[in-house]
Amino acid sequence: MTGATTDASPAGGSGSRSAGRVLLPVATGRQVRAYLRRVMRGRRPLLCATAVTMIAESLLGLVGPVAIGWITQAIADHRGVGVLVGPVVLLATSTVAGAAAGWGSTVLLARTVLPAVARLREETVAAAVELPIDVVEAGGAGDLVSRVSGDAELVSDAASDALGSFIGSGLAILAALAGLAALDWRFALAGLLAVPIQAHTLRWYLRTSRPIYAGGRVADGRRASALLTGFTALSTLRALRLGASQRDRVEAASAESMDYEFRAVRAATRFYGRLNLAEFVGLGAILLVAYFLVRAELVSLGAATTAALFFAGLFGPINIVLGVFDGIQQAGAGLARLVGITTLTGARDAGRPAPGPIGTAASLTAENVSFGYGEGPDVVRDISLRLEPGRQIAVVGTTGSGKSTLASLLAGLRRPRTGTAALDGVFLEYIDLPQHHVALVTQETHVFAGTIADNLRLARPEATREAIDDALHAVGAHDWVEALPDGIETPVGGGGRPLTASQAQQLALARLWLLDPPIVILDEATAEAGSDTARALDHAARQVTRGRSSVVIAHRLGQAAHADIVIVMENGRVGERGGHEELRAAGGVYATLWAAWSQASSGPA
Ligand SMILES: Nc1ncnc2c1ncn2[C@@H]1O[C@H](COP(=O)(O)OP(=O)(O)OP(=O)(O)O)[C@@H](O)[C@H]1O
Repeated sequence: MTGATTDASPAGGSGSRSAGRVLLPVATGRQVRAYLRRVMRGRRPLLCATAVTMIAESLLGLVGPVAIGWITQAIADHRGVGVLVGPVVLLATSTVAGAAAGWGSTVLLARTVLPAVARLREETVAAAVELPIDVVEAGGAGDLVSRVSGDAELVSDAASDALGSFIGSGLAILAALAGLAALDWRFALAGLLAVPIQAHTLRWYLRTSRPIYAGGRVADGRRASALLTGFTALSTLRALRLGASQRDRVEAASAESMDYEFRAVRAATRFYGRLNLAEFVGLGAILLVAYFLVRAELVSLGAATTAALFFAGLFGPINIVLGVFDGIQQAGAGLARLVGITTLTGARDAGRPAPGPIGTAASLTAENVSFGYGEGPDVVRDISLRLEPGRQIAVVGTTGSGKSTLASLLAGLRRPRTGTAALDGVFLEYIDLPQHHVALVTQETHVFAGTIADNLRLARPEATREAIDDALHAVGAHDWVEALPDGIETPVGGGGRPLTASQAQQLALARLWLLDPPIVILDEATAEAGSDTARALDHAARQVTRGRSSVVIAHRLGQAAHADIVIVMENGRVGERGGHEELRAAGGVYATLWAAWSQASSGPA
C-alpha cells in the first residue's frame, strides 16, 4: 500500500506537517533531477541547437562594442571617412544576424522546453486525478489545486522565460569577460573585482531566499486549502454560523502567505542593492585602469572605450542572471511540489505487478479489508467478500455501519488500511482508473455545468443521440428530459436549470448506462422509501445492474430482495450473510429489519 501522506513518503519525498495536517509530499533534489533527466530525454539535439544559437547570439552581441571602439579610434586618429565603412557594415550585419540568432534561439527553446513543461503539467494532473481520495483528503484538496495551478505556472514561466535569459545572459557575460581580457588582461582583472561581491551576494541570497520560497509555496497551498474548504462547506458554515471562525482561518493562512511574500521582497531589495555596489566597484576599477593604461600609452583610447562599454554592457546580463535565480528558486520550490505528486503514483507503480488483462467477466474480491478515516478507529473491519461475474451483492445495515465506506473501498476510491481489494487478483490501486472496470454511483451526484447531453457524454464522448435517448429511457428520465424546453440540450448545473436530487441521480445512472462497466456499485439514497421517486430510482437501478456484476448499498431495504447475496453490516463488520429468503428464515437481524421495513413501507418495490 502506498501510505502517501505520511512524513516519510513511500517514494522518499518529504511530506510536511503543518497545523496538524500532513501535506502531500515534496520531492527531494534527487527525485527532481531524475524527473528532469527523464522528461528531457531525447531532446538533446534540440537542446544543443538551442545552445549553439544562443552562443552565436552572444558572440554577435560583442561585435557592436568592438566596431564602436574602432570607429572611436578612427575618429581620434583623424582618419578618412572610407575607413568607417567596414566597421559600420560590420555593425549593421552583426545587429541583423544577432536578431536572427535571437529569434532562432527563442523558437528552439520553445520547442525544447515548452513540451517538457506541458508534459510535466499533464503528468502531474494525471497523477493528481488518480490519487486515492484519502490521500487528497489528508493533504488538502487546496494544496493539490495550488500545485497544479500556481506551481505549474511558476515552472512554466521559469522554463520559457527565465531559463532562456539565464543561458543567453550567462554566455554574454563569459564572452564579454573574454573580450575584456583580449583588449588587455588588466581590464579583465579590474572587472573581476566585482565578482567577490557578487558571489557573496548570490550565496547570501540563495541561502536566504530558498527557505522563504519553499515556505511560501507551502503557505500558498495552505491558503488555497482554507479557501476551498470555505467554499465547499459554505452551506454548513452558514447553517452553523461558523463563517467567522472559517474567515479567521483564511485570514491566518493569508497572513502567513503574505509574510513570506514580504520577506521575499525584502531579500530581493537587499540583493539588488548589493549588486549595484558590485557594479560601482567594477566600473570604477576599469576606469581607473583605463586612465593609467592610456596615459602610459599601453592601450589606445578606442580600446579603453571598448573596455568600459564591455563592462557597462555586463550590468544587464549580470543582473538578469543573478535575478533569474529568483525565478529559478521559486520554480525549484514549485517543481519539487509538482514532482512530489508524481512520486506517489511512481511509488505505486514500482510495486505494481504486471496486471493480466481484466476481462468483462472479472470478479471483485475483498480480503480482510479494514479501513478508518484519518487517524480515527476502523469503521470497516475485517471484511471479506467475493462478487462473481453477473451476480449481485446487497449490503444493508443501520446508519453509520460502514456501508458507504465499503462501497468506496470496493470501487478503488479508498485504499484499505489492511487487507486487499482486487479485481481478478490485481489490487485495485494498481489499476489505472479502475472506474473503467468498476463504476460507482454515490449519494452525492454532481451535475456538471453544461447541457444534459454534455453530462452524459462525459461517460462516452462519442455517444450518439440514439444512445443518449436509450440511456435516458433505461433510467426512466426520458419523459422529463423531453419536457424541458431544449430537451437534452438544456443547460443544467452551475447556473443552468436546477434539477431535483432524484433527477441528478437518474442522470448519474444514465451516465453509468453509457459507460457500460462490467461491475457497478450503487450507493444512492436520495429517495424516501415507498415514494414514487424511490420506485422510479429502484427501477433505474435494476436496469443498470441487469447483466452486470453489482454491489448495491441498500439504503432502502427493498433493494436487497433481488440480490443473490445479502450482507448485513453491524458496526463495520459483517454480521450476517446469505440469500434474502435464507436470512429472513434465520430470524436474525436481517429478519427483524425486513419485518420492520415491510410494515413501514407499502412493501418491496
Ligand atoms: N469522510 C469521513 N471522515 C470521517 N469519518 C467518516 C467519513 N465518512 C464516514 N465516516 C464515519 O464512518 C462511519 C461509517 O460511515 P458510512 O458512511 O460508511 O456508513 P453508512 O452505513 O454508509 O451510513 P449511511 O447509511 O448513513 O450512509 C461513520 O461512523 C461515519 O461517521
